[in-house]
Amino acid sequence: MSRHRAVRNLTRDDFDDDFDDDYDARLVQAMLELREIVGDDFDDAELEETLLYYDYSVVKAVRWLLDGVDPDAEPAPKPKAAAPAQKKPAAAAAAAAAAASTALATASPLVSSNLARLLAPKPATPAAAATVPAPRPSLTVRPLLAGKAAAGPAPTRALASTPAASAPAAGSPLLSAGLANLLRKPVVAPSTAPAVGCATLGGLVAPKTLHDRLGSMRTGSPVPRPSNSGTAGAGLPVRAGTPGKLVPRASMVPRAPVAPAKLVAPVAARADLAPVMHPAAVPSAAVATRATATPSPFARGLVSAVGMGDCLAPILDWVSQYPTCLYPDSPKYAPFAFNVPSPDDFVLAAQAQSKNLNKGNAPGTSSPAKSAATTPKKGSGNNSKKNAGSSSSGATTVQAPLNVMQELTAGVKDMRVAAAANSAAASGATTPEPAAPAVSKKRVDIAAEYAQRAAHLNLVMVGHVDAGKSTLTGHLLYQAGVVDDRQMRAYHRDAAKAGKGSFSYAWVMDQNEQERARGVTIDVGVTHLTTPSGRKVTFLDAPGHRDFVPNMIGGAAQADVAVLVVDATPGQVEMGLSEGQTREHLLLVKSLGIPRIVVAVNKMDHPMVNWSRAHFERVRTLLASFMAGIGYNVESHVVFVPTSALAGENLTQRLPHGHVARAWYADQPCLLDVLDTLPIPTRPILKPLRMLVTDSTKGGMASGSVTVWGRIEQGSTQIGDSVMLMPLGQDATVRHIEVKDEAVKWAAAGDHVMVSLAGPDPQQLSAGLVLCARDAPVPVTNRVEAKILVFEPKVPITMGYPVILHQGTLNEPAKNPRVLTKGLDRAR
Ligand SMILES: Nc1nc2c(ncn2[C@@H]2O[C@H](COP(=O)(O)OP(=O)(O)OP(=O)(O)O)[C@@H](O)[C@H]2O)c(=O)[nH]1
Repeated sequence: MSRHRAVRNLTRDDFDDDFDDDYDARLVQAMLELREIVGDDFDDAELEETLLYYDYSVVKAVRWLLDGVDPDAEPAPKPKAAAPAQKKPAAAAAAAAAAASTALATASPLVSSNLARLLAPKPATPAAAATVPAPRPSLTVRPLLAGKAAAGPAPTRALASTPAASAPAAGSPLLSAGLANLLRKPVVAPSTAPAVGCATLGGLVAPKTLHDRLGSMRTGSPVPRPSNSGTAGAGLPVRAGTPGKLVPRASMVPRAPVAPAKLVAPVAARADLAPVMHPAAVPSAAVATRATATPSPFARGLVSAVGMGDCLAPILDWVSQYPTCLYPDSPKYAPFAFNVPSPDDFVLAAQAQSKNLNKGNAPGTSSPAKSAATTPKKGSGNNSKKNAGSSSSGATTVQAPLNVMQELTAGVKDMRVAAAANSAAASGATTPEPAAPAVSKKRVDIAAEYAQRAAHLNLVMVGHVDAGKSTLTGHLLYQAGVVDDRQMRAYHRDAAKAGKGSFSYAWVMDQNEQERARGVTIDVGVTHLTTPSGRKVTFLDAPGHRDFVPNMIGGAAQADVAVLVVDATPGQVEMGLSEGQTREHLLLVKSLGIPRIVVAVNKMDHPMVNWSRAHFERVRTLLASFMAGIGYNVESHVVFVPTSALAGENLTQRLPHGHVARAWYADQPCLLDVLDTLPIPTRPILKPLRMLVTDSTKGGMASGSVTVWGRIEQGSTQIGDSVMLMPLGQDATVRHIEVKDEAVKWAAAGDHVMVSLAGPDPQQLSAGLVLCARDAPVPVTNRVEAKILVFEPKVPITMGYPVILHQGTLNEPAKNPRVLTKGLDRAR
């Protein structure tokens, strides 16, 4: 069996086993040892791949890399049989290995005492020499970003043969970015890194996720994205994932290489997020002043009066030390009323007259990305590398005493950032909804147009791994006509060929090869459909595996409603609530402020369930109890729907006459009926623009521009707007906007958008930035005081404990955390 097959034939069980806690520690240790031995002649990806293939055996990896001998295929040593002509290279390699092992044994404290002995080269044999294979660039696991046609060649063909697959081997392989980072830093053993929920992650701890192992860090990919025009877009991010960046389309532009520092040392590289931007515009005396801001929507969700006292969710709020955002004090940032032509208008008009440039670039003209309109987009959340090791599997306790939670949350809702004179910059967060501004003739009256627009709902699919989220979403899209018969036949055919026939509907959402090969969602997939009543629904298919919780958070952070998919087969919901991601996802969506949940009680077709009402009621009772305990009003804000994602029952059509479940579920709503009647949240479209950037790339629809993806949290934007990227403080002008793959003139709160900007430095773009109105930029800070709830503490949180702060689409390692008060024990 070739190595290639060995990679591709990993089964689901194999995959899950890979996620044991020792994985990274063993791999990192082996990488260190191997690097010492082989020097710099091999890149990290090759070392990692070789180690994985040889089950972390440094000895075997050395044999393969230095001797060119596959130790597994190597016959017993027969020194005599070696022919002179073949001995030479093998002997040279053996000598090199021996020298290396000797040097290593004496020089490296990392190498075990037995290693030098183990590394003693085996005698060269003709057979060994003959097995020296050619260089194996094609064996490098393809990065998740490399797009592939959704209905394109099956993974079995593409992995080794496509240019995208081989590209990482030639350049700086994403595969090993996390490991490269680790090898350059002191390593904290994963065993010392507790899983502490969504807000406290081991920032300096060895990466744990498959995402990292597979090098799927999106930001900073050195691999240009292939165009997918004409095909469905694989590997296209939302945010995805995320958490959850919503995946931009790969078809847009080639992805710009990002400064190596971002790949190697994400913590250091984020120095660009220092709190004060535009030094020239910032009077130094004012830096010490404080801005005023009420909690963001995210924080309000965490500390809302309703339910927070009952909620197990993490509690997060900003309270102090906001260096003021000073822009409103500067004449440079005086708000422009747009009652006269703006400087941009003059420039555009002049360009149009002199060069007639506007002709081809008018909004609404075809974009190279249009072809992917019906294809889900993938995204990994924010910069998944930084999220490594962040999972937090649930504890066995389901409920917490309410009085303890109330105590924990007491006073949080009253917290405010300290008042200060210079608080205009915070107006976006503190001022009431302003009246709609006067609209100049040339500008779109967004408030008026928004009122005419179809309702739009963002859904995130959450739940324990394998509950059927992707299958349900994929089958729903197929039945709704978003995926056509031809595409679906291709999915069935390719999935069957790969031995993954039961995942064919999941393949509609799980577009990249790693996801398909392993039957696990990694990045957040995004797609859209229009319901029978005409409302637009965006689906964010989040991963269920505990290693990808950060991506799930990214997706959930952008959703209005969560669809919780649970497996109705006996024991599954109990497991998901005790130690699985059903529990964790519910806690997270509650803490993210998602007010409504639709529960799809799935796999009702399973022989052990057979559409039995008793099973459905058992699941409903268990979940209702848990959700009530964390603060959901189950009666008014939770709906339960029995489904079979695999059979496609009760998804878009109600159960037909003669169905076995009609005895107890006759003429009741199917899933699409429920989605079609959910209340649409009110969007703050008149507030200053706040768009959370989930992904970015150099290039765009206008020359010299950059492109950013994300969701508009509040406010609106239109072509020609003057905006600012915070906390960089970089000015930009909106050149092009797309919503759901369509070029539009404007976009507003709730929209997942792609925006081309003129002005910003592409090298400084990253997930986590906030695109703001230039005249009302978001305030920034470098200090946060928060209350946190630790789901499953394994070691005490002390001074210096490495944490990652998830704020919107930002995942930022935090330095020097200080524990001010303790209440965690009591909270348990
Ligand atoms: N019998 C039955 N099997 C189902 C149903 N829905 C999903 N499955 C199977 O469950 C397995 C996992 O399905 P997925 O859709 O990948 O599950 P998921 O929740 O998206 O998994 P992750 O995204 O990795 O968390 C596949 O083998 C599906 O065929 C269902 O309604 N009935």
